[in-house]
Amino acid sequence: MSDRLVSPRVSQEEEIIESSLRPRRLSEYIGQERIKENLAILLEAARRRNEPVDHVLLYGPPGLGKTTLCNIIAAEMGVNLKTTSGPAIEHAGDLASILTSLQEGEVLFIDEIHRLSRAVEERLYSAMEDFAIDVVIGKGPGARSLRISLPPFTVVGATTRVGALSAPLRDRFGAIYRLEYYSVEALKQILRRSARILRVPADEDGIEEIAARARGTPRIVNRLLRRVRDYAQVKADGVITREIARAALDALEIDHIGLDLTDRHLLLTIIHKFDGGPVGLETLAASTSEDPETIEDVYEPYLLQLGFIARTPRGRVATRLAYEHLGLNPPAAGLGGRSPAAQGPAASGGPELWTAGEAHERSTASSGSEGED
Ligand SMILES: Nc1ncnc2c1ncn2[C@@H]1O[C@H](COP(=O)(O)OP(=O)(O)OP(=O)(O)O)[C@@H](O)[C@H]1O
Repeated sequence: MSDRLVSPRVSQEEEIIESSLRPRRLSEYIGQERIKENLAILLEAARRRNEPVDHVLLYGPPGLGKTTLCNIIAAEMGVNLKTTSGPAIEHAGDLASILTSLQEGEVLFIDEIHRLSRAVEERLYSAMEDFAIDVVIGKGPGARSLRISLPPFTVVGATTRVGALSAPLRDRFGAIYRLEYYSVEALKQILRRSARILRVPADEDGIEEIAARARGTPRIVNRLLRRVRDYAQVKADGVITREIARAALDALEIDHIGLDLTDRHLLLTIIHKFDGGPVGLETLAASTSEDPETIEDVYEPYLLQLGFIARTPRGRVATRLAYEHLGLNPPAAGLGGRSPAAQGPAASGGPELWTAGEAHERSTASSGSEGED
């Protein structure tokens, strides 16, 4: 059950709720201050030049607001938005039909842009650069290529894995923004707004309790709000207080910093089965019956952010903070020679260690295959 709270999958029903909670304008978008500042300038400059906005790439873990920002870009420019995704554009022909249907200035949102095939990717970046696309007409020896000009448009790409994009595609984006996890304060603001829209009575302490356990993610904060609302309605008078929020989230086995059963299972597996690590992604996935992509895209970024795991060339290691959070004793210095907690980054002979920030950079800058496993 708690899996679903963290899951990047969004059901149709949830999509409807999400869309009712989506801020429509930049001024309503909470948090991500640096992106908002830069984006406001980008939009204003395009408006003054009377041109479409430059292509924008948004990257970061799921649920942080990439789709929302893309909607805002189109709304602020007063243009239509067309939405597609990497896996949906199978052939170059699919891309050609999407691009030739765009009107001047329109925004094309490509979610999971890292999942485009190479052939489609190549067509896309030349279209982004030249606003033209070559289509092949006919087959066999009689086939000929025809260049079709396109009206200027804007591509907004979203990805959880910026490192999986080819350099030429990445280079076609004039603006590249990395979305960060939200602070508890920002999540509280999002919660107040969502509670108001959904007409859920909640006091400040209740809001704070939920925000603290939402792993820095607006999608999760909104999911928790709905689960806690159910609990408050069934077990109490419907009002979300700290006590109710605590009881509801404890029942969902989400701890006070937002870790769920899967996070704890991953950490305990590294610690108990692999002596604290390093352990490769594939091995960890097999040992926990999780999908490697889910570990890498959904669970790991937050654990890295907390500094509970580190990525090394030889795999993932659990840090002292992880042991402490789980109420375990970190191994004594030198013991086993594997725990970063025991050794620290400067220790000789142990795995090369990166700070959580560096590890995150590397995780986002790599395609995910580090030669482990
Ligand atoms: N800055 C924000 N302020 C208020 N609500 C937000 C903000 N960012 C996201 N949300 C809410 O969180 C939910 C998820 O956001 P969104 O769909 O934009 O995430 P995403 O990054 O595109 O996720 P994914 O990549 O998994 O599709 C939306 O319902 C939206 O209402």
